[in-house]
Amino acid sequence: MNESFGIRLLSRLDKYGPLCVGIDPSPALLAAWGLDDSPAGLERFSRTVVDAVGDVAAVVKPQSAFYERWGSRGIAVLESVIADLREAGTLVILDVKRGDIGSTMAAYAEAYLDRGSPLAVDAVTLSPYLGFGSLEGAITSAIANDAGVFVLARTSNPEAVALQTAVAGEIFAGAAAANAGRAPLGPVGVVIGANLSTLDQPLEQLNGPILAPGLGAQGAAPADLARLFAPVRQAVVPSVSRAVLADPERIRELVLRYRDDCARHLSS
Ligand SMILES: O=C(O)c1cc(=O)[nH]c(=O)n1[C@@H]1O[C@H](COP(=O)(O)O)[C@@H](O)[C@H]1O
Repeated sequence: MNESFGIRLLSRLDKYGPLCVGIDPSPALLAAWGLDDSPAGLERFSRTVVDAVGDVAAVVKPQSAFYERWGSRGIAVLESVIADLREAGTLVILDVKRGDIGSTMAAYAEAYLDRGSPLAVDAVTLSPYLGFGSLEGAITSAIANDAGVFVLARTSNPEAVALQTAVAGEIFAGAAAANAGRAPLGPVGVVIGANLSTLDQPLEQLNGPILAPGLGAQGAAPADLARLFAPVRQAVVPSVSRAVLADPERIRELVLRYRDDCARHLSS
């Protein structure tokens, strides 16, 4: 039997430290690197990040939108980036933020979670705004494939506050129910911005991982991790993109610095 996503994630975090590095090849970053805004530029950018962090980051998170901009040629680059990351041995979270009615959700699950798919990854980000229950097929598929999902719960962007505080209780309860009894950690994670000023949801019952974007460009610092997530610190996956991607020569150095700072704040 293969190891569950929870086991694989905890073992990577233990071995490499708590950091997820985003690959976000935006037009602005391509230009800053002197690369063309083209599939070839995307590929060069992505390969550079994989080479710089593949052996020091527990998790890597390509942002699908920047590949989708280029249609089938961009998706082909994304496929090859996923293959490179798998070869490097990192866990891959694909940031696609999908969410739909059950029958359509099943097709998304097949695309991203089914082991045989060319876009198969260790976990995807999902949007729960068609109801937490609409994600059931993806959660079942994640379990069957020893993969995981990260459900948007309290995102890092300021526009989200009113809507998400109204429904966060349902999302946290749904994730906790799906993870109940699964040791050492269930497959249903939540996304919570590391830059939130407060978090009024109890995390102790979650029994799942927390993806925490917002470091650097969106204002969060590693110290915020301890402030928000102290009771479940071993399950936190802080995520950073732009703050480590500005200069291709400095990616590894900055990733190591963020990783070690996050580890320090999450261990004390
Ligand atoms: O799901 C995500 O990763 C995500 C959730 C969230 O609440 N906020 C957020 O910024 N993200 C993603 O995380 C990345 C953040 O990038 P930086 O702000 O450059 O570190 C982007 O790819 C966002 O789409």
